[in-house]
Amino acid sequence: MAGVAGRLARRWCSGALRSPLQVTRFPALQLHVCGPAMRASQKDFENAMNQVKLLKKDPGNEVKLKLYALYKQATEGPCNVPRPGVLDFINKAKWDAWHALGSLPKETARQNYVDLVSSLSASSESSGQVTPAADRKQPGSDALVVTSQDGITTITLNRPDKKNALTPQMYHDIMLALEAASKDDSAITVLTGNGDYYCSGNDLTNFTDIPPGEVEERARSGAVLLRDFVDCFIDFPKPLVAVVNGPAVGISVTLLGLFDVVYATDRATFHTPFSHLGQSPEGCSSYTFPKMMGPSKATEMLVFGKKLTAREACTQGLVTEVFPDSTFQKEVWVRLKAYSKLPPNAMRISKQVIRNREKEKLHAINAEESSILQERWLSDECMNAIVNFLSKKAKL
Ligand SMILES: CCCCCC/C=C/C(=O)SCCNC(=O)CCNC(=O)[C@H](O)C(C)(C)COP(=O)(O)OP(=O)(O)OC[C@H]1O[C@@H](n2cnc3c(N)ncnc32)[C@H](O)[C@@H]1OP(=O)(O)O
Repeated sequence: MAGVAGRLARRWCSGALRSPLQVTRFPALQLHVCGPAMRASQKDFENAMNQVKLLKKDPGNEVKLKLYALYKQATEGPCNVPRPGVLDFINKAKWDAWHALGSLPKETARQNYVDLVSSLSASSESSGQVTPAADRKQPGSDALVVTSQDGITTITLNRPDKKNALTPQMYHDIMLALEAASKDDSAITVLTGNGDYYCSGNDLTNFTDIPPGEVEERARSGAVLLRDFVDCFIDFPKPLVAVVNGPAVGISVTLLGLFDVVYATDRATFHTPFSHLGQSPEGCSSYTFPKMMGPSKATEMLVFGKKLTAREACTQGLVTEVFPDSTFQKEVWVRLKAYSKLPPNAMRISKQVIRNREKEKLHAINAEESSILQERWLSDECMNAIVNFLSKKAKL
């Protein structure tokens, strides 16, 4: 993992990243939700702001006003703007809530904000309620949200309106999030999705807007990105758990072979339509899938694009356990919280004993798959499939 930052820097120098902003805009990493006795840092505060976006329950107007007031006090200090007019009900209520905080110091407001979000997150998680994605995603929020609580760092794909399709920015951000998680004090790392999908795979619009003459270079830099991305999963040192909250497509399925545990809702499906897209397997699936399910079942999935139900995927060894959708979140998080209390070093070492002897082989397979895919991206079969997807999208 130590090389991720270096690899990112190299790619930036080589122009594969569009701008330095893509790295610096990276959202919250290492959210430490502080207990009441601790002093919240600016980072804790920013992370709490991110966590508010993932609350599963609407906290109600009173709490929202409190959050607003604490936010304003923490960022701007005491309220000294004129009170809105009597008919401006909403802004007047907000002003009242802020003004009521009087001369509360900025640091205390920041701490109170973090504590309030922490208590909301705990009660929202234990309720097990799942709110529709549209209610949870807020305008302007980032496509990846990272939180850390109860010894678990959770990386959430947060682009529910696009079924959590992965953009280049998200590949980079996931790499950075994994690198941070590998060093933080959490015991377990989780990847999950917000909304009704786990992930619809590579964002197919990544293939658009390529200026003439740059197609080959884009395929080359795409293959470098893919290779680096998958390498991070191969090298990840702690128990890595996929909480598959809905259907999974493409690279989000193939990567599951590199996770240590995969929990899925019974609503999830697993689909790798590579041939349909004129593409070929990645994420080391050309090795992990036949090893897991035998070459014939792997061929049905990876070559013929057979879509598996969660139960079928469990029978094939791709999924560890399937849960009823109605209790999925609750059951999985209770279980993960219990596991996260186990001695972290023992878990880390045991994972490495299980995984390390295959690492070199997996890196070689990843390199080979990435370079084959680089060629595939330039093929007519692939171009036609992308045009097909985009024309359906454009209702052509
Ligand atoms: C560094 C590069 C690494 C590349 C690695 C190689 C990776 C390969 C793969 O991952 S291959 C798999 C690619 N994914 C797909 O082929 C899935 C394409 N999407 C779909 O088939 C469908 O959208 C669906 C089955 C996922 C969901 O169908 P439905 O429930 O009917 O919803 P919509 O189609 O209306 O989707 C809503 C909205 O999301 C957009 N969207 C969904 N998936 C993708 C995607 N993969 N790429 C781009 N956009 C996607 C969809 O277009 C809709 O957008 P709109 O509302 O029309 O703007």
